[in-house]
Amino acid sequence: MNILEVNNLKKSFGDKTVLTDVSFSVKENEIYGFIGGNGEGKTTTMRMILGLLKIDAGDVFVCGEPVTFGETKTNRHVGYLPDVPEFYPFMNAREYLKLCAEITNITKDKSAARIEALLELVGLSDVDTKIKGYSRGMKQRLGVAQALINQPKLLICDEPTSALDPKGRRDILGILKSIKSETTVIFSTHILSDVEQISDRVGILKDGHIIRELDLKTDKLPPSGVLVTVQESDVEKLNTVFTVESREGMFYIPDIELEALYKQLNEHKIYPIHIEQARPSLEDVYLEVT
Ligand SMILES: Nc1ncnc2c1ncn2[C@@H]1O[C@H](COP(=O)(O)OP(=O)(O)OP(=O)(O)O)[C@@H](O)[C@H]1O
Repeated sequence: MNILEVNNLKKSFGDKTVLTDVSFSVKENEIYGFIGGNGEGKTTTMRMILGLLKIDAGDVFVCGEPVTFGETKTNRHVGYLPDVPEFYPFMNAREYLKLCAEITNITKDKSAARIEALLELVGLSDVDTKIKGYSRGMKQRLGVAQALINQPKLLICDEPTSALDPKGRRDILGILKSIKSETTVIFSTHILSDVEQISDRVGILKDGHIIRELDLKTDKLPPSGVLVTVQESDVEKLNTVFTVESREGMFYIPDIELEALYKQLNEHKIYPIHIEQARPSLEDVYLEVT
């Protein structure tokens, strides 16, 4: 089942066209990485999914229900972590989540257990200090807890890791991955290694539309060239016969099929120790298509 469907979205601000034709869908329990450079329209798209921004043309469905601008009915299925989450700095995490639970109309008997489970999930159970003293990473983790308070079917995160150090990024990615069995996640970013770590699928937004979608679980990125290790005495010969570059402690030979490689190695009496098919990184694909 598709938890999110975005069909042919168009959006302009005055005479500036941002989205020309954005379409994609996200299946239940998927993590979808929404990639795009600065100003490509990731936040704009997310705000339209939330019904916070008027759609010029196209439509959005969340859990099969149409999203209407100005109506927040479909947001009962959605949790949202904005790029810069704002909190009441004089509260502690527990107090803040209690307030969020009240606003979301979660009954008191249910909210206490939910809040404790969320604090545990984001590693803030033992923190009683006020939010004003929190690090960026702690605020972002509290932001995830806040977004999950209503047990959403869909969690939308706008650049959740961009402002964080490596540990903070790892924490957030770990949390998003751990909730996958209960919540479908879409997160925008331009940090491609983050996307690669946790996403099932990715969509690359460029020039107002999704220029490429990749299924990172099933369609492994297409092979491109091979990685070879040879005896020290064969290195010079390898360099003469092929155009090679060093990569990951091996020799990378681009644009060659395994069969052709074996044939040429044999012809030149080069004895490989190890051969493997090289695959481009998501960054390679991104740079190629953009
Ligand atoms: N309310 C608005 N009025 C006018 N222009 C806007 C408005 N909101 C966004 N834009 C413009 O739309 C374009 C896309 O902005 P958006 O914030 O959606 O991009 P983004 O992909 O999220 O970028 P970033 O990675 O920098 O956050 C930008 O050029 C931005 O200036």
